[in-house]
Amino acid sequence: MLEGKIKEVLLVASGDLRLSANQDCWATQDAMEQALTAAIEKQGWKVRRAHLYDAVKKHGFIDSQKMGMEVFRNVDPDQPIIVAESVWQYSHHVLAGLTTHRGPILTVANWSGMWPGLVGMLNLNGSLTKAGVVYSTLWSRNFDDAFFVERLSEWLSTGKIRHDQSHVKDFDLVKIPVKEETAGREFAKKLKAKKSIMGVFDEGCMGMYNAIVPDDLLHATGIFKERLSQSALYAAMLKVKTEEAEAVLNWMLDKGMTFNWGEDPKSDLTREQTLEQCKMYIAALRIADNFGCDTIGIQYQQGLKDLTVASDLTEGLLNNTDRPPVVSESGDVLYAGSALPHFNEVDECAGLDGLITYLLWKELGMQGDNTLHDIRWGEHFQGNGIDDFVWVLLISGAAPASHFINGYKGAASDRQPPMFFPFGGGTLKGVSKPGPIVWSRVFVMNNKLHCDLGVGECVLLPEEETQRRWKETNPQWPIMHAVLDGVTRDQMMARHKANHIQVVYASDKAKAHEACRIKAAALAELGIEVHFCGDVKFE
Ligand SMILES: C[C@H](O)[C@@H](O)[C@@H](O)C(=O)CO
Repeated sequence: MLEGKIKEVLLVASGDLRLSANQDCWATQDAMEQALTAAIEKQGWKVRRAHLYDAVKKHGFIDSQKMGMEVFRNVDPDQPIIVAESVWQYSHHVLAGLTTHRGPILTVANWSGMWPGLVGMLNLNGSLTKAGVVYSTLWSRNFDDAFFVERLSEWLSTGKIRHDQSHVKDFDLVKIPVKEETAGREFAKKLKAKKSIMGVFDEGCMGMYNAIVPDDLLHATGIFKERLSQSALYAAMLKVKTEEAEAVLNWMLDKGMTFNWGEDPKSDLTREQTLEQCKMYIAALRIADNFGCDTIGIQYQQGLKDLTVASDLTEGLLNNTDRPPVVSESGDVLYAGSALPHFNEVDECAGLDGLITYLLWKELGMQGDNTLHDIRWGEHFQGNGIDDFVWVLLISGAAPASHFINGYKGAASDRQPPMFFPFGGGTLKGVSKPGPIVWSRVFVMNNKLHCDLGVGECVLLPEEETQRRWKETNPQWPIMHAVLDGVTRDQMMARHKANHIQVVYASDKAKAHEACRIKAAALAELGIEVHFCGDVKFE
């Protein structure tokens, strides 16, 4: 691709904003970069890091937007560049530089569950897609497999990589039963006419540019943002009485949920931290009710993590139809008999999807408790009647207890890792129950809303395999063992435009296909460009 120029690729690594996370994850990143560099050198190219290891900070990541801009000011904008990721990273650290980079861009992640590097790369891919930046993407376990080596060579010689995307079919080109199309469109027309409010507690989490839906695109779906503040949430928590928090905690204990409490608040979850989370749950519902919100999202990290406990327990409870009752200051039960769909990490694409899914499932006679997960990692699994690629869908704190084997009885709250959350707070974790699912992802591309939709199966893995997968990732976080029907690992990685994926259960497989088709029609009616992915039956 660079006839007549030196065969040299620049390498940058975007990191977290949190020093503790960057330091803890540096060794893995360093090892990944060495393996990647060896693979590139084998093809006759040199690799040069565009920024160096910082001996004072003890890591070699770009750890702010400011630093990212400085790094990009000093690179040749026409040189090929690789963003190498093996950790969770903040996309805005490198987004500015990449938007004006003219040379070929390649994002690469290591196929490992250890740190959320694949998640970080998928977030960057979604952000670049939304920003209209052309890029290619690749992943590998050891950077020596044929899939990786061939595509790396394609990128080095042509500046792009073409992946197999034959699993994607546009909804516009497909015919579904008229009755279902009408059902979906009628549901959407009613929703759009009624209008809904999306409460956003501090927009934009951890540089996730892809997760912010431009207001005009959202308005076209009938949903309008109410911009709220995490400071107001904290202030409202201070007004909640301890007896009220105790009642929420006792409700969970009566349901049989486990709290893994310890003594040292620096490293253990304590009862006090859980009570603070219960106060946050009550405060969130009260604020949502005051503003008439139909769904809310708490940013949950920057700002909040420096002040109080993590919001995970709150989030998981909100997403569950069966949850502890909360009354307003005047004594009315809030959102009685219903979840208040919550979008983790204020991912507004997930918020839009989560609200529509919850309401549509209700209309279809199914329970619509849903959540996003990170696409964290995965491996082929053989045994227990399974011979498939099984994804590790894992989110950094909470999923609704109705998703877990044994519901609240199967749910536990573990302390969030101190490197991410210094003030602690517990998660709401469990192993998702086996059953048919519908998965989806709303994303922004070419300044339009799009949605990928598919069906799949949450499978039951042997206990030791679940434990192994948890050990390889984050055992504190809720896990779903998912098979995505008709979508290979590599098709998914090449296509998916976000770190998150939305999942909801269906009562049986036929109903999953039907609901997926109806949801597609509903989204299309809202002006969203829908794409079926994998084996979705059209009738
Ligand atoms: C705690 C971590 O920073 C997580 O927030 C991160 O891994 C994600 O879940 C990103 O979606």
